[in-house]
Amino acid sequence: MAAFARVSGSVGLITLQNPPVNALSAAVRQGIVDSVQRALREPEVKCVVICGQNGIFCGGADIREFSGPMSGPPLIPMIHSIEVAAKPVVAAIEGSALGGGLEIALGCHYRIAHSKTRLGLPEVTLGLLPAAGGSQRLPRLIGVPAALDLITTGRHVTAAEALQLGMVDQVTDRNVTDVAVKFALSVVGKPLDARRISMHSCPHSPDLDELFERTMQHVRQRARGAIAPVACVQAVRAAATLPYAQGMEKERELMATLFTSGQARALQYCFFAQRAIGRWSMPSGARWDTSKPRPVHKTAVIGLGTMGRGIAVTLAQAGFPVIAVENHEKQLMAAKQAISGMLERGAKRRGVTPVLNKITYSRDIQSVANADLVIEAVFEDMALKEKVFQQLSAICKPGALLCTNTSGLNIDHLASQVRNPELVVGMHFFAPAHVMKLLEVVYGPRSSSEALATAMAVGKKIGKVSVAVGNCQGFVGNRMLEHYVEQALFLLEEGATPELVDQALEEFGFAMGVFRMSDLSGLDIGWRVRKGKGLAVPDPTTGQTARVQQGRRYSPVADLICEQGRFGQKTGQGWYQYNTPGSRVGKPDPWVHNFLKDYRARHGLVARRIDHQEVLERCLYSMINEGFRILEDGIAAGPEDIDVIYVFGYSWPRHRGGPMFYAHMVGLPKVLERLEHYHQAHPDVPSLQPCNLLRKLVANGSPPIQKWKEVMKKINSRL
Ligand SMILES: CCCCCCCCCCCCCC(=O)CC(=O)SCCNC(=O)CCNC(=O)[C@H](O)C(C)(C)COP(=O)(O)OP(=O)(O)OC[C@H]1O[C@@H](n2cnc3c(N)ncnc32)[C@H](O)[C@@H]1OP(=O)(O)O
Ligand SMILES: NC(=O)C1=CN([C@@H]2O[C@H](COP(=O)(O)OP(=O)(O)OC[C@H]3O[C@@H](n4cnc5c(N)ncnc54)[C@H](O)[C@@H]3O)[C@@H](O)[C@H]2O)C=CC1
Repeated sequence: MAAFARVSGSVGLITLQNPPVNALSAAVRQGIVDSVQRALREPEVKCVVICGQNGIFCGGADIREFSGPMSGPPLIPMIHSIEVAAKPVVAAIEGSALGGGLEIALGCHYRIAHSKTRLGLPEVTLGLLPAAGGSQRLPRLIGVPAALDLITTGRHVTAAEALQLGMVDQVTDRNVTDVAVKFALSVVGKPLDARRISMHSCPHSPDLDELFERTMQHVRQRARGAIAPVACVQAVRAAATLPYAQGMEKERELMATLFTSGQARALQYCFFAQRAIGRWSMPSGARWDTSKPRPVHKTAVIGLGTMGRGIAVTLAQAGFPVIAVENHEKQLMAAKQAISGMLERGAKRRGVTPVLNKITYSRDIQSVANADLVIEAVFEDMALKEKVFQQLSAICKPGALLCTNTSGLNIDHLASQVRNPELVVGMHFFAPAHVMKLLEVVYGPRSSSEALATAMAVGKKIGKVSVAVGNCQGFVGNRMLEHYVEQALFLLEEGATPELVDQALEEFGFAMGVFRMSDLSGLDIGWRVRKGKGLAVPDPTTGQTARVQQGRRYSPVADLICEQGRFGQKTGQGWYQYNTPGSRVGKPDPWVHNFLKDYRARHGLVARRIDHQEVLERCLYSMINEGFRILEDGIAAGPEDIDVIYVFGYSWPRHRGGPMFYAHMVGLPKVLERLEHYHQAHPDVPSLQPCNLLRKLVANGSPPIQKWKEVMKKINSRL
């Protein structure tokens, strides 16, 4: 709702009240409409101030309302009635003014912001555009180039930047409502036409056509198939080229297409999924709201290679003192230099001072004795990690959390090496660790809820999107990825080329297809892992790596490529060829095509035509099938956890919501039918065999994704 009060004699104060972010629910909109009418009606009221309760102006439209029938007064006429009011209306903005919240402020005649406020039109991140006049008013207020930037990216600006852009009239450190009330009284009686943004035309900008063309090209490239950024450019173009009323008509038309789109549903699902993962639970019943994290003041990182360096930087940037241990002298020197560089570049980007003194370097593991949390990032070698954990157990103070960044080793086994196994968890960062947002926090059967709560709290503090997952081979992300990669290799055997597979995946929305991505990460990493698993070894009788390993189909194609020393970009050759080692631009490689031809001939395989649809179905549905197995095994608590992992750790296109949401959009019966079809064609590929949970969900009428957990509970309780 919105409350109305008369303050300072003649100021009508309208306060938005809808915790936690004063979202514009139907009740709030009704409250504003009623309050504005009252303010205009009452002769004692000479001016109006609109503010929000509890330190936040307004987080925008109530996103939860978008999935049902809309009721209550619409925003556009409500904002119009504010703008045409004959009494001055001042927005007193603090906390956040986002989306519809900022659009209300743009309808006011004046805007005063607290210095800590953030403002923005983030609708594009929800698959929408600012359709309550925002796309038409903002360019008129701050000019087309700046408005295009804000509307197509959805980025939030600080009050200082907003002032510089002309979005607000004044910034204050004092109580913003008090300042706005005083200000409102000072402008009573002054003419208002010049303050009504819809009556302006856009400020002149040279070369507008060129700007729109360039921006359109840029958003198309960046958006990878997302429709909202394109619609945002079109809406701003309408603001720049049409009178306000026609621009509003265009805004409405574009919004009508976006509002009901699958992409908007996917992006809004992601918004809530990202928040839902914070409400973790463990199979023991322990939960986020009943488990208390331990205090963490000092941290330590062991092993300053690729990952350890990024982890140390992330911890230091979040304000934690870090003891960084590396036992190899040369590596230590290199790490010091690399870490300083990362900290300096990061600080420059953010306009702050680099926190070089937060990190203390050492070659001696004994120096971590006082740390509250230690993250081990030494080589992926169980014997070495066992030793490190035994040392940590002896050295660290009681209660210290011992974490491993292993990407695949058994966390329970590592826990068995220490005195307090309940204090061991995995903190699985993604490379580069100071850039990638995802953190899988892995608990084992012996991890305490306190340990998980602590790692999750630290994850949050260092700005990571942290997802709690159970312990299994590959955890969630890599366990699913294995099936995606496996199908891609099988497709090569059956007639595809790396470029065909990559093109299908890139058109779907991945920034890079599976083969381009492998070339970037280095093919040798996977090769080492496969060898470690006893795969990728030649059959002693034929000398060739067998196409059936451990009782199932296996493709040795990637191993054979590695045997040629082709490790991807770093060697200048992999699935693609590069002009020089380290170059990033890969071209199709005739050598790879000939190699695949020979390989097929050697194994009596006949190449067939493979289309994009098959690539997507085989690669994505096999991975989704594994996602259902992960849910079935209780490794992830819900589909949101899996989807957040994929969006933040594996560049799954956000406008497709994540693999499990995608399955829900495609329809579970279709996913099941296609998996059955492919499994019939490839009975030696177990990952194509539909898993029980998928079958059961379909048998239960394929409920929407929001209901899967309920159905899973029902199914489990019947067992
Ligand atoms: C048939 C065709 C018809 C076509 C025409 C249709 C016409 C429809 C016209 C509609 C025009 C509407 C235009 C419009 O107004 C568009 C919008 O405003 S869209 C919303 C834009 N706003 C945002 O994107 C802001 C989202 N929120 C945030 O960024 C952050 O929450 C915020 C910075 C505000 C605060 O951050 P923080 O303190 O970290 O809190 P949390 O993020 O954890 O949030 C706390 C809690 O609140 C929930 N929440 C936040 N914002 C909203 C919201 N806008 N609506 C609903 N709920 C919101 C959030 O989910 C958390 O709750 P959980 O339970 O934990 O999920
Ligand atoms: N590289 C990647 O993309 C990812 C790696 N991981 C995991 O992170 C861990 C580290 O991987 P990378 O950083 O890639 O390895 P790396 O080989 O780049 O670095 C390991 C570092 O540990 C040091 N080290 C070895 N034994 C030590 C000891 N006893 N004390 C102190 N330092 C010691 C080495 O000298 C080396 O500098 C591995 O478990 C890996 O599986 C996890 C996610 C992604």
